[in-house]
Amino acid sequence: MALVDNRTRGTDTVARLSRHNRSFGSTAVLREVDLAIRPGEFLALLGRSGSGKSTLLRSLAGLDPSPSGEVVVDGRTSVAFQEPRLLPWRRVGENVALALLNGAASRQERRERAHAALEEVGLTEKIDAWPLSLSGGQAQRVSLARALVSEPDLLLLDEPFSALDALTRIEMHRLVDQLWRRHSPAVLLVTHDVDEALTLADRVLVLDEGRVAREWRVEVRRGARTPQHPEIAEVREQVLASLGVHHETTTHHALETGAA
Ligand SMILES: Nc1ncnc2c1ncn2[C@@H]1O[C@H](COP(=O)(O)OP(=O)(O)OP(=O)(O)O)[C@@H](O)[C@H]1O
Repeated sequence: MALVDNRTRGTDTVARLSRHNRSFGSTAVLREVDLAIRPGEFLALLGRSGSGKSTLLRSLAGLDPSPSGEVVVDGRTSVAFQEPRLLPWRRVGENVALALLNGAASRQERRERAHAALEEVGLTEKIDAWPLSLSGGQAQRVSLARALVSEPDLLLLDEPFSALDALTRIEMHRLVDQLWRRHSPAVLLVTHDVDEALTLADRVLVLDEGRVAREWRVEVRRGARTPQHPEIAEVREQVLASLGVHHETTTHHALETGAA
C-alpha cells in the first residue's frame, strides 16, 4: 500500500479545533477547546468517563452534526471504533474495499488495495471470510485495515483495543506502532489506558471539565518505554494524578512491560 508520508508534506496541522464548544441540552461537554494536530504526530487523549473524549473525536471525524467554534481538518480522515463495525453480510475484503467507494478507484483497484491493506495487518487469508467467523482481535485488525486503506492523513481511534484481552491488546499496540511508523498518519487515540497512551503516543492529553486540562510530551524512545523508565514512571504518576487516580494496582501494567 503506497501511503503518503505526511511528514514530507510541510503543512503545519492536519486538524485544528479552535474555541470549540459542544453542549447537549444545557450540559456543556466541550468548552472552548483548542487543539492542533500536526502531520504525523501520535496523540493520546485520556479523561474520565463522560469527559467528552468521544465527542471531541466525533467533531474531528465530521460526525457531529452541530459543531460550534472552528473545526478545520485538512486531508483525509478515517475512524476505527471500539467495536469493529463490520457489515456481516459482506466478506472481509469487501468490508475493507467499501472504504474506497467514494473515490475514483475501479472495482479491481479497490480489491487490490483491500488486499494490500489486509496484508499489512496480517490477514490476507481472511479476505473471503465472513466477519462473524473472525475473532475479536482479527475483526479489529480488519477495522484497522479498513481505516488505513484510504491512506488517511488523520487516523482517529476511539478505544479500539479496550474490548480485547491483554495479550491481543499488546499485539495490536505493536501493529499500530508499526503501521504508524510505516505510513505516518497523524493519530488521535482515545483511551482509558494510561500505559497504552505512554506506549504509543508522542503527546498525551487529559480532558477534564470540557477542556484540555494537561498535556505531556513523551520523548522517551518507543523501544525504551518500560514502566521502570524514570521519565515514563513520572509522567504516568502525573497523568494518573490528573485523572484523580493516585494508587493503581493492575496486572495489565505488568503485561505492558513485555510490549515495550
Ligand atoms: N448524542 C448525545 N446526546 C446527549 N448527550 C450526549 C450525547 N453524546 C454524548 N453525550 C454526553 O456528553 C458527555 C460526554 O460524552 P462522551 O461520550 O464524549 O464522553 P467520553 O469521555 O468519551 O466517555 P467514555 O470514556 O465513558 O466513553 C456525557 O455526559 C454524555 O452523556
